[in-house]
Amino acid sequence: MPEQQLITLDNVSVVREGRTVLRDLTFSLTATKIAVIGANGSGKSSFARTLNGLVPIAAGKLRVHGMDPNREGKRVRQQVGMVFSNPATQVVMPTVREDLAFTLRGRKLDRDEIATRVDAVLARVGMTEFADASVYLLSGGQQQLIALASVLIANPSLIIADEPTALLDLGNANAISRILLEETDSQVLLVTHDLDLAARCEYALCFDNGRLVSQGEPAEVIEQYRRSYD
Ligand SMILES: Nc1ncnc2c1ncn2[C@@H]1O[C@H](COP(=O)(O)OP(=O)(O)OP(=O)(O)O)[C@@H](O)[C@H]1O
Repeated sequence: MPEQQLITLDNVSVVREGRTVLRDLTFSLTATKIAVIGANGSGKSSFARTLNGLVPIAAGKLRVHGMDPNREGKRVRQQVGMVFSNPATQVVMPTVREDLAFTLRGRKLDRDEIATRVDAVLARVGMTEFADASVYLLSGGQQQLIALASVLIANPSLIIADEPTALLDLGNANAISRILLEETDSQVLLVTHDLDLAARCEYALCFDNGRLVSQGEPAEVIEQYRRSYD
């Protein structure tokens, strides 16, 4: 397995505000499209944020595509893109074009190359006509598409999407899930309560109270999760 799509955890625990929110996680992920499901407060978002170094691990060993998120936060954030359900937190610059170009800062690309990549990613998410619009005047769904575009433009090896379709209408939700699950070569880790969406992944993880309680074929993991509520 190439290191590029390998995530390994060895006895990983995560503590937030003095509380252990993830405990003794030991597993490896190699699938390209991974769903993370489980009850509210079970640790899904904490897990997602741990993978890109936003939340540090308290114990154990974590490697994401060969990197240690605790120590190499900057490098990890260049390789690992995050999409959250609230896109407003991700918008930095006034116009769509500027916001997307900002993502490529520090990559030693000339202006033409940046403009070409911005145009290409806008076409990919169906937002070409909004290139010069103010990001703040877009609808929530349109902002979400731009947030996804700002991740895609950086060509990350891993995309972590935490409820990326939660606020979206059916058309935009379908567009975002199609891009994430069918149209990108990046490894994708999708945190979701949408079990139909989870079923479309190759692999699933289910958390309960900070522990991994099942992993494997999404259909089986989802069935076990449903049964836990019977
Ligand atoms: N910023 C934070 N600081 C401290 N504790 C936090 C923080 N965010 C979450 N927690 C705690 O971590 C635990 C796991 O929360 P987390 O958000 O990871 O769960 P989740 O499975 O993503 O939940 P949900 O489905 O409700 O989004 C919860 O007990 C929560 O109170």
